Amino acid sequence: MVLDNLGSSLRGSLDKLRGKSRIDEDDVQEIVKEIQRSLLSADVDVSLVMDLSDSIKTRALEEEPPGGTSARDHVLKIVYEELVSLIGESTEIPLESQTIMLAGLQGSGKTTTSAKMAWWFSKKGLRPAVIQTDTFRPGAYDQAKQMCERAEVDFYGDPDCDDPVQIAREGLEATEDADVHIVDTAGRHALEDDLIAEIEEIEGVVQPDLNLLVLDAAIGQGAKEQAQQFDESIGIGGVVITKLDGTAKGGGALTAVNETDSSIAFLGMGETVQDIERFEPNGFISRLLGMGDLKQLSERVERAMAETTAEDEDWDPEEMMKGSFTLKDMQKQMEAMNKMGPLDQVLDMIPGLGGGLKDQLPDDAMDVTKDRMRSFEIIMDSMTDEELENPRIIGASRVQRIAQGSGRDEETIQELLEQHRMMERTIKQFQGMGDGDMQRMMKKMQQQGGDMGGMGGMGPF
Ligand SMILES: Nc1nc2c(ncn2[C@@H]2O[C@H](COP(=O)(O)OP(=O)(O)OP(=O)(O)O)[C@@H](O)[C@H]2O)c(=O)[nH]1
Repeated sequence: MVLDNLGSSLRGSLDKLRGKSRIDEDDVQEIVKEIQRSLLSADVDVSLVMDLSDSIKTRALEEEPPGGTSARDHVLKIVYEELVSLIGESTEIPLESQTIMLAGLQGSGKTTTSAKMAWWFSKKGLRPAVIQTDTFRPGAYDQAKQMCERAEVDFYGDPDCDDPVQIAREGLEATEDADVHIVDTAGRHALEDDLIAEIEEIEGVVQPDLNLLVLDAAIGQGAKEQAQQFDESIGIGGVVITKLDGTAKGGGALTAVNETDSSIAFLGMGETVQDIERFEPNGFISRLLGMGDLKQLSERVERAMAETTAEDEDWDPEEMMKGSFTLKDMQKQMEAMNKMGPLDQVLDMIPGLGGGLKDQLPDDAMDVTKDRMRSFEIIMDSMTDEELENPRIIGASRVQRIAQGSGRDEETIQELLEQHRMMERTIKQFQGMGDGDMQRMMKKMQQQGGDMGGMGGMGPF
């Protein structure tokens, strides 16, 4: 991901400032060099990098650290603020009726993004519809239709029509009950005149409130020209960066934002409809710097819990905090965890883990954890309701039966029961906690935030 190495390389330079009350020019020079190296290797435009490093240099040398702030925290705060201002505010997406058109080159992720955005709007309580006008790529219609079915949102397309303008017109009529119309357009290998002419014609019919340029995070400096041309023809109001779950650097997308004088609206983090995040500059930079993103994390937890409780009306997480913690509760918690998305993405959001501790985990740690969770799920599926509600009754003969039913060895079943007992003890401790204890615990978590020091005056950090 863009700036991916920035957190760890910066930490090294910042650690040298430990114990210092003043920062000299050499210190600042070293930090700025690290930032330049990271940004340039992430394909961020050179002039942008220079502007950013100049501001950091000037501010770090001229601004006095507020009382009680160490030199290290002061510089970190400046770096954080300047990065946030480079990336800019998130594109405004009002939660009301509107029409959004997606543009971009072939394979950038437009079709996927249209279904993901529709899913996102539906979770906000609106009724979205996707209109698929891509008549160029043969598979686009089926792909969009399937994804929209999965997202449970309205869809319009016409595989027998080869006129995108007609599809757009008919699509708007056919989906007039929807609040939000998301119009997907065709892509080409490169920006050709016929693509520009086509998209301008569709735009004339659709008259979108917002045009979003969809960019693959892997795009490098090519983003600049593309962004300019789309901006000149239809006007770009925001950018969606896709495939940020891969190894791509994404720096080109920052260049595009700067070039079109627009901002980032959404991030694509995977291939399924739920792998979309609204862009939040503060959280994004915090995560990149290894400071975690508590806001995104709590949103995901809330959503996953809400979905899990909606699926099983008999299960109430509130009860779990008040009464006994059963295996059924543990099973539901694991289901909710799975809904939060890939484990490594979730870990990135936890202060103290992203970029810091997580890097020190063995490479296979994540796979081992995933396999173990999967095994536990299979074992719990082989248990009776009575056993799930009252694990105490699981003796040797039941363990043997469950092992046979799940195809797992008895040792793994014992491990699961031990894990459950540990969680039960922890929950018991929570139950005795007052608000004050909770706040102390949160504070402790924040102090551990990414080994980045006290982070005084930086919002949640
Ligand atoms: N890993 C990952 N893959 C993605 C993401 N977004 C899209 N993809 C994949 O990228 C490929 C291209 O995505 P599409 O949505 O078909 O791209 P498009 O821009 O509509 O392509 P055209 O219709 O040919 O212009 C597909 O295989 C998607 O599954 C993402 O955020 N992460």
